[in-house]
Amino acid sequence: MAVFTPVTLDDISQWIQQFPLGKALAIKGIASGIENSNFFLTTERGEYVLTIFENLSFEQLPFYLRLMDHLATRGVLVPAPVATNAGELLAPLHGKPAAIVSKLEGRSQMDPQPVHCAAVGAMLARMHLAGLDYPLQQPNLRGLAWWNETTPLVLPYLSDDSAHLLRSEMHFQQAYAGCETYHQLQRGPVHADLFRNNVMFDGERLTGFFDFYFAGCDTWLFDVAVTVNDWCINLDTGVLDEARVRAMLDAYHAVRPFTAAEQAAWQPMLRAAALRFWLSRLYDFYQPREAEMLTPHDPTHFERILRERIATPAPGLTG
Ligand SMILES: Nc1ncnc2c1ncn2[C@@H]1O[C@H](COP(=O)(O)OP(=O)(O)OP(=O)(O)O)[C@@H](O)[C@H]1O
Ligand SMILES: N[C@@H](CCO)C(=O)O
Repeated sequence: MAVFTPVTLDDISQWIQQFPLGKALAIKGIASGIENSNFFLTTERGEYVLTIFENLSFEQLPFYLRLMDHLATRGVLVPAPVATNAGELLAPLHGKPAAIVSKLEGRSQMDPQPVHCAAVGAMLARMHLAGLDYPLQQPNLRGLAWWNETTPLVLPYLSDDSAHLLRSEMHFQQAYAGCETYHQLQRGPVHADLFRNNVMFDGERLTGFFDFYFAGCDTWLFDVAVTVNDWCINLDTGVLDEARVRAMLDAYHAVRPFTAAEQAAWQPMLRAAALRFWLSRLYDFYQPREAEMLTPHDPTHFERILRERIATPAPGLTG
């Protein structure tokens, strides 16, 4: 059960009138989300997704929704939020913030081939460029400051070996974040969670990125590293698949060439991206929050990836 706030057609027959979408004809809960209540919504104007935000507030949400709107307007394939007749991207429903966005066609590609990785790399670069003039600022809320807060909360649960790895990687990343190369990296709004389950494909055609609710301002290279660490690996071992890595990075580079600083920072950034998800998965595993995490993801997956990135240099950003 992943619809936390149930909604019926009756509930929204009045509510929908504030959107230029005609009458609501059908609504169906989506089972797979774990953060929010999501519904497929059919109206007289077409197919949409209605999201009721269970944790994010009216103050936090404009950054994400206006970013999606900004990107969609510039031709990046992301769900376009539908504004109310008063121009608002959010409207309260059952006392919680809610939004309607366009429905992407297709489905997630959970067994990606180089052709899919190339499509993701090219769209990611387009997204980064399109975000350059996005006016709102919000830090990546799962960045270094959050890692610093979270590390002491999870350390007591770890074996000596894992605790040693976590401590030493935190030292390494804290030092890296202070170095000259790091400060030369290009920055802007990033998705920060562009895993296989957050992209839609129709066959080999990418139809959109979605689930922007971990987005924030951070280095573009961090976004690339998060994406490579999920799309271009053998899921059992965490080992990078050279053909998929090359396809993704070459396609990205063709749209937005990597800089010298980014090339220098690539190996540490892959480690940072692994550390970020190791920490969040440890946190969700050992400090479960009510109803939010139904089945916590396996933290050891990202511990394995981190060890692998430390042990084996990844293919370079440019081939
Ligand atoms: N704009 C969209 N177009 C088509 N399908 C969508 C769209 N948004 C969400 N979905 C569908 O709803 C499901 C859940 O959405 P989403 O992943 O954003 O939920 P969530 O609650 O944020 O969960 P999680 O954090 O687990 O990803 C997706 O797997 C996808 O099938
Ligand atoms: N992509 C995250 C879940 C949060 O969306 C993970 O796999 O840990």
